[in-house]
Amino acid sequence: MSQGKIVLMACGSFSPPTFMHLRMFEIARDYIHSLGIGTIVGGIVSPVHDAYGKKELVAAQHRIAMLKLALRSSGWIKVSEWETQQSGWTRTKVSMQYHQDTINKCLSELNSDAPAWLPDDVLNVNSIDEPDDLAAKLNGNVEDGVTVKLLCGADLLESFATPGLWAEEDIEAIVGRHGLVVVSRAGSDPGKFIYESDALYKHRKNVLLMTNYITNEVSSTVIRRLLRRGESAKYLTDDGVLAYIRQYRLYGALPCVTEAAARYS
Ligand SMILES: Nc1ncnc2c1ncn2[C@@H]1O[C@H](COP(=O)(O)OP(=O)(O)OP(=O)(O)O)[C@@H](O)[C@H]1O
Ligand SMILES: NC(=O)c1ccc[n+]([C@@H]2O[C@H](COP(=O)(O)O)[C@@H](O)[C@H]2O)c1
Ligand SMILES: [Zn+2]
Repeated sequence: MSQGKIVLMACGSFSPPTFMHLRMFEIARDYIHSLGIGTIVGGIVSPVHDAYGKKELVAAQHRIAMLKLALRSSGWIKVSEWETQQSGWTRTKVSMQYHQDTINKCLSELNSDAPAWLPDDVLNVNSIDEPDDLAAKLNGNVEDGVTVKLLCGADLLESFATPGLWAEEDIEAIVGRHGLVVVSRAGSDPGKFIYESDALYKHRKNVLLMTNYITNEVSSTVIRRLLRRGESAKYLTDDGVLAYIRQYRLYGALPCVTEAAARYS
């Protein structure tokens, strides 16, 4: 994996966000810094458009609001609303390229407006390079700018093999041009998966596999199930997210836990 300035981008439904979605970023940043193979200058969570149509995908406005609540305490991870603002679903490759191009444009044109999703430290990379020098280097050459890498769990990586889901050229661009940072997940064997895929094996230097030693199998599915049954989902996600879910009665949650529990008694 190349040295340089990296922004980690996680795509997905985040319906609702869990602590593990955010832990992925911390695990990846520590791992990359400890190996000395790059500098993480920011993280972006990019929730998918409503048109993705996955089961129990609540409206983007809610998923964005919940992500913002969950990320209140993060100094380096931001939510990008860009995908949700497009006219339909956006391929991940296109979204990664958009975010990378926008970041590098902001860096090379020092007066350009920074989008709200730009993590604060991204612009501080100028303190690493002389601004004029950086602007010259970035002129049409993203290699010298920030690289946006896809941060995902092993199940998302394994979805590359689902027939018709990902175009071959998209996998080639995501892995070849950007790079993947993959967090292990129970029931998956990402090393074997990479070995068995010609496209991934070819670019295996650009795929960083991380073992999550502090295993945490929380998922959005688990939280939705607990809420539907009127059980507690506390300590699996941010309290603000749970309060928001109850306020808007998302996922079949009722404002009060005991009221909802009566349904299953
Ligand atoms: N426990 C986990 N360990 C590792 N990666 C995870 C974990 N939970 C989610 N992810 C990763 O987070 C990203 C967003 O996934 P997604 O929105 O589907 O979350 P999810 O918790 O898997 O939700 P759902 O249960 O609805 O599928 C994906 O890259 C997924 O692999
Ligand atoms: N061809 C593609 O670019 C492609 C295909 C399938 C899923 N995805 C993305 O992967 C993510 C998957 O999210 P879920 O794991 O919640 O289904 C979404 O952000 C979606 O846009 C991209
Ligand atoms: Zn999932």
